[in-house]
Amino acid sequence: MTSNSVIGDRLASIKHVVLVLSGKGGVGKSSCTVQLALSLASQGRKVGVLDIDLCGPSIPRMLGLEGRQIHQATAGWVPVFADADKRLACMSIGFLLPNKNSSVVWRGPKKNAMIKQFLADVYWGELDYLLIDTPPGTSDEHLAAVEYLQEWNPDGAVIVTTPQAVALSDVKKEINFCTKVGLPLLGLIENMSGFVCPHCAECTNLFSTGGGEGLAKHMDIPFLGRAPIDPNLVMLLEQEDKTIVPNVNDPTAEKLKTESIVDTYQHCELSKIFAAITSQLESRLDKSKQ
Ligand SMILES: Nc1ncnc2c1ncn2[C@@H]1O[C@H](COP(=O)(O)OP(=O)(O)OP(=O)(O)O)[C@@H](O)[C@H]1O
Ligand code: SF4
Repeated sequence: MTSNSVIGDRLASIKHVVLVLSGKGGVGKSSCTVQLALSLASQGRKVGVLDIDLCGPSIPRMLGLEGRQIHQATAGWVPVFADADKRLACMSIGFLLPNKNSSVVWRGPKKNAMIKQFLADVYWGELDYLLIDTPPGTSDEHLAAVEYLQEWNPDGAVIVTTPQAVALSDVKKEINFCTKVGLPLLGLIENMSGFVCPHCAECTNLFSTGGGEGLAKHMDIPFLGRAPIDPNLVMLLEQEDKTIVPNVNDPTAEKLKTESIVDTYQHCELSKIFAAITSQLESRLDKSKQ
C-alpha cells in the first residue's frame, strides 16, 4: 500500500479535518485550537489534535501532557489522551523529543516526512474532528499538510487573528494562501479582543476591536466570534497541574481537583464563547457537506 492510501484509510474514520492557521505568531492559534478541541470534547464529540508546529510544539504543554510518551501498537502510533473518557486525543512531535527543552532544527524534506508519517501512522480510531494546529505563516509544514490531505478533501481552515492591523495584514496573506491551494475558509476567530477583568468579569477593549470581523466581512469569510484576553485561560494553559481549577477564588475548587482538563475548562469564561464558536463552525461544516 502506498503511504497516500494509508493516509486515506486513516482519514476514512474521521468525519471532519480542520486546519487552524494564523498569519502571525503569538496571536493565540494554539490556544484557540486547544479551546476548540476542549469545547467540542465537552459536548461529547471525539476529537484529535495533531500538532504540526514541529519547531514550536505547544499543544502538549497546554493540555498538561508534557513528558507523556506515545506507544507503538500494531495499528500504529497510539495518541496521548487528555481525559480518561478518551474524548480528546493528541499527537505532537513534543512526545517524541527527549525533553521539553530539545529543539527541532530540520530542513523542509525532513519536516515533510514527519508530517506524512503523522498522517499515515497515527491510529486515531473513530473521530468526529481532527484539528490540525499549524505553525504561523505559510511554511513547509502547511504545504506538506495540504499536499498530503488534498486528495481526501479536508473540510478547510479556521483562521485566527488579533484585532490589530499588523496581524490583519498577515492574515490576508494566509487567506490568499488558502485560496491558492484550494483550502475552503471555514471561518475567522478574532482572539485577544478586549480583556476580561478577573474581579468583575467586565470586558474592556484595551486596543482596537472588531478588525477581524471587518476583515472577515471584507474577504467574505464567515466570522466565528471574538474571544477576549482571559487571565483564567492563561492560568489554565500555563500551569503544570491542570486538575486545579483556574479561578482560585472558586469555592468548588477542591471538588474540581479530580476533573480532567475537558471539564475544568468549563469553568473559564471563554468556554461559553467557544461553545458559540464551535456551534457556528459545526453548522458551517454541516452546510458545506450538504
Ligand atoms: N484569549 C486569550 N486569553 C488569554 N491568554 C491568551 C489568549 N489567547 C492566547 N493567550 C496566551 O497567549 C500566548 C500565545 O498564545 P499561543 O501560543 O496560542 O499563540 P500562537 O499563535 O499559537 O503562537 P505561535 O506562533 O508561537 O505558535 C499563550 O501564552 C496563551 O496562553
Ligand atoms: S473592570 Fe471593574 S473590577 Fe475590574 S479592575 Fe476595572 S474597575 Fe476594577
